[in-house]
Amino acid sequence: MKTIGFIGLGLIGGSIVKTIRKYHSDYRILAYDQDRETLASAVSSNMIDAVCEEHDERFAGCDYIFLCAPVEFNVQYLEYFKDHLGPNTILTDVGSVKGIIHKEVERLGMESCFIGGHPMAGSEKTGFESSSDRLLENAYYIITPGGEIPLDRLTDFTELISSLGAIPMVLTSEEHDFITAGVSHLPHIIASALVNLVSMLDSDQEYMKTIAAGGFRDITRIASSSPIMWEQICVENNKNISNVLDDYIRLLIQIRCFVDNKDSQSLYQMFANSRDYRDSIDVVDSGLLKKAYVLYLDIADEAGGIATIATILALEKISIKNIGIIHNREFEEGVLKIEFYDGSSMEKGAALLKKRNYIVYER
Ligand SMILES: NC(=O)C1=CN([C@@H]2O[C@H](COP(=O)(O)OP(=O)(O)OC[C@H]3O[C@@H](n4cnc5c(N)ncnc54)[C@H](O)[C@@H]3O)[C@@H](O)[C@H]2O)C=CC1
Ligand SMILES: O=C(O)C(=O)Cc1ccc(O)cc1
Repeated sequence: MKTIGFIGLGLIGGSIVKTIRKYHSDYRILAYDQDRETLASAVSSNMIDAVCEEHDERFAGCDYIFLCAPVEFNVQYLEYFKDHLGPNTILTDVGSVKGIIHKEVERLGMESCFIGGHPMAGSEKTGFESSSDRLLENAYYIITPGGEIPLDRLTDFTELISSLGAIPMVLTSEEHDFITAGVSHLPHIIASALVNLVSMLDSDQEYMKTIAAGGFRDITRIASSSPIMWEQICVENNKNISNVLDDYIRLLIQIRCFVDNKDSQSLYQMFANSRDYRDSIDVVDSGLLKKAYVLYLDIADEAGGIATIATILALEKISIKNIGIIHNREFEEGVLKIEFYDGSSMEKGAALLKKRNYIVYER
């Protein structure tokens, strides 16, 4: 039996708590969040065993403490925990930037009790109510150990992460911050800039907003993410982000030249290269861009249609992750999009629906 403490019970803290409850129902979970309603909802759903204060002696009795607030607030907690950890407590965090917290860990001489962490899973949603015991499933969980962490403590922590269904990957904090600047931080900036550009260019009638098609929606979903979280990430990883933005801006200028010059060959090559690389990412089941198990179905857009399909699948115990009508007419007919949790559920679902004469598209 272990005791695990949490500071911050939002999307990520809440998801880790729920996953621990699922796989280690005997573990004791203590938590503090600055939002009292969040704590109340974690207690009422029986996800935590005790509510702590911000500075609470009970944290010293924990085997692990997870810092799950926005990055700069996590860093601020180190000062308190420096003198309030038990001899065997390991402090860890889930922040999207690792350099800054490791620098503070070194300054405070906490390298023997700190292991940095970052689950490469999440979404644009925030808060405990959006958290899920499936978020970590098959996601890479980057681990950045402090320089003086004993090997057996690192092994124990890695095993805890694996036991939650995630895939541990050990990196240095420098490697982490360089990599995530490119594959996570820059994409969020691009999404935000694109949405703001369209908002700026759109007319009073908002035609652009109204007809924005699947492509725009796909690449801008993450523009709905938490502003405070992303403001802090950009500030704390500013050098890596600035470098990758430079590369990106150079690329955009080059693309503008291709367009100005009607350089068909270069434009074709650009789209062909990106298609090939993007397609190669999706075949990796547990990459950062998790494979989505999605079917599309022609149905009349009318009352009862969705319920019938949900019932057909439920009777065969096939769980649906997400279901909804696509209204943007990217498809010809009324199209229902159904997302499943895994490949085998998707295949079973497709077979079942085809047997019932539904027209099923697998893309
Ligand atoms: N959102 C995502 O997809 C991912 C986020 N992360 C990292 O996880 C951390 C948390 O992010 P989310 O869970 O997404 O955010 P969230 O906004 O869903 O949750 C943050 C929680 O921390 C609480 N909080 C804020 N300041 C606090 C403070 N000073 N003391 C105690 N509690 C405080 C809030 O009340 C909230 O419940 C961040 O460091 C972020 O970089 C890591 C991976 C993915
Ligand atoms: O929603 C998405 O696709 C994300 O990219 C989620 C995400 C946000 C922040 C991270 O540090 C890691 C993952």
